[in-house]
Amino acid sequence: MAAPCYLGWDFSTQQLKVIAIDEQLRVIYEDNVHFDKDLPEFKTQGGVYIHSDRLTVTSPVLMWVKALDMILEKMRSSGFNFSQVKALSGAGQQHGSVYWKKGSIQILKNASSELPLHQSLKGCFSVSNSPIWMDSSTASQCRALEKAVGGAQQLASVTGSRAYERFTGNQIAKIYSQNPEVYKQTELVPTGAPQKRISLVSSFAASLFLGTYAPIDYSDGSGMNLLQIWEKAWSKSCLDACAPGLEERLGCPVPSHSVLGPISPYYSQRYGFSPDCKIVAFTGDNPASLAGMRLQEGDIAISLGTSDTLFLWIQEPTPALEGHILCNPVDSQTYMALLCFKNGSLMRERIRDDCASGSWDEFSKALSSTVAGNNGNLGFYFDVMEITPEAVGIHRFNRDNEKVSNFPKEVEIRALIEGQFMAKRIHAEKLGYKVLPRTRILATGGASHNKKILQVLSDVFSAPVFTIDTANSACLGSAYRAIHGLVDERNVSLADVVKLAPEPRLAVTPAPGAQELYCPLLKRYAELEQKVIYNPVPSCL
Ligand SMILES: O=C(CO)[C@@H](O)[C@H](O)CF
Repeated sequence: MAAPCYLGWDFSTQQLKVIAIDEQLRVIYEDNVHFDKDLPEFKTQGGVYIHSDRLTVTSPVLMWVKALDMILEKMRSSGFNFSQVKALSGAGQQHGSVYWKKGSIQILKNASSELPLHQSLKGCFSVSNSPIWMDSSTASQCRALEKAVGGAQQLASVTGSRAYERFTGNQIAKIYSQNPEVYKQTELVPTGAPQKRISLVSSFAASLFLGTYAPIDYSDGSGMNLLQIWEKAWSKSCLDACAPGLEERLGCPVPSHSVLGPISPYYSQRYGFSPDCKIVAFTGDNPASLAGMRLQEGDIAISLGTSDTLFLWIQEPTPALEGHILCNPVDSQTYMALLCFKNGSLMRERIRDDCASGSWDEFSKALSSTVAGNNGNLGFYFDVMEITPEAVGIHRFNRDNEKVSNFPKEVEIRALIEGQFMAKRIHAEKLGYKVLPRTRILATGGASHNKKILQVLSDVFSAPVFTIDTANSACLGSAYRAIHGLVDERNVSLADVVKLAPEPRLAVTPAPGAQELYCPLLKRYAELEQKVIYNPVPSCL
């Protein structure tokens, strides 16, 4: 009898990842499909299409479906025994939205196990290129939403965030205003169950496994500017401000640990999954990472991925005009605070290519060859419109705060990394977070494998940095949540579920004198940031 196991999925920006863990929480399988490399027919860059306006950013939804077909085939060819999977859950990049066309629910339910899923679903999406979190094209919808509900702070107080361009409500409002016929392709069938559904990437992915529309969970739903995070119900005023008939298209939100039902027969017939395999609600990648990193009160988690995100577990949040408060995915009585920095790994890769001949070893050598503090040189690196703060472009300043047009290559590399981490500390402290003597920084994501980068992180925060075994914390957290979903009805907390999991490992500690060195630099960085913030000249001038 094969030992039971649990799967965790992550439908992220650049790739689809999967992890399998056994009952002792040991990782027994990991795999991924990289969109650009493994699905070149979609011609994405970094998994996305950046449109000519430099603000609109989308991803082809069928690429995500085909990636699932591909990874399941890879698992099957490697001899993975699907019948041992007791439950699965997953994560998706936050804020992205998927628009199911009228009649899709039947096609999803009755997909033939003789065909890969992407062939059956190819006509199911009324929007073939889904808007995703990197999009910044909905500024007018954001202003309209804030106006409709009483202002930015009021919206933040209700939904956890002021209006953000990438947030799903504003994206839906844009589709409704620009393509009303696409939006209105819904008609209520006599049963009242709407034919059309708008999913998040997370609930879309859950739907693929469930064989019917999966609900949005409270935690990822907190990233839409539509959910009342205190009552955990849609805000009628927000829904109405975005598009008509939105509530029946979204369905009812559910607690993140909900067991949604058994896996669709498609997977039992095609891959040999047990018909008893349970699907636990999917959530956003960052909430799933919080679960995967087993965050505790007082820790700061930093996910160094396509976007860099900083998040922490918080009991009594105070939503503000910066950052986000989300329902906590592992404890629906508490919350998580999140700061997103859009210019993350793609920015680091671009500087690596320009200044280190595309080599991480050369990049790391440059960090080692330059002094902490970079002799007072500071940089702001935003190839795409940044979220935190709202700024774009590359801005370099020398020790006398004079703008300079370039740095030597190794100085550029250090200025990038120090700048990225100083921004994180400054904005975390603005959210009210205090770096205390017991503060632990838990790092995950691709760059968390690079100790030279982690050393800068530790020095800037003047705190020890820990890492977990795998950089795929969203996958791992999803596998943990699959177990949690099964035992939750017995009131077992996630902490109890994962107590066997390997503890985060100490990776680096701050260099002596780091606090004294970076305090004045952090002050300068905050002041210079005010100079680079995006102040569009009013078009009337
Ligand atoms: O927008 C973000 C969080 O608000 C990003 O971290 C996405 O979740 C990355 F997929």
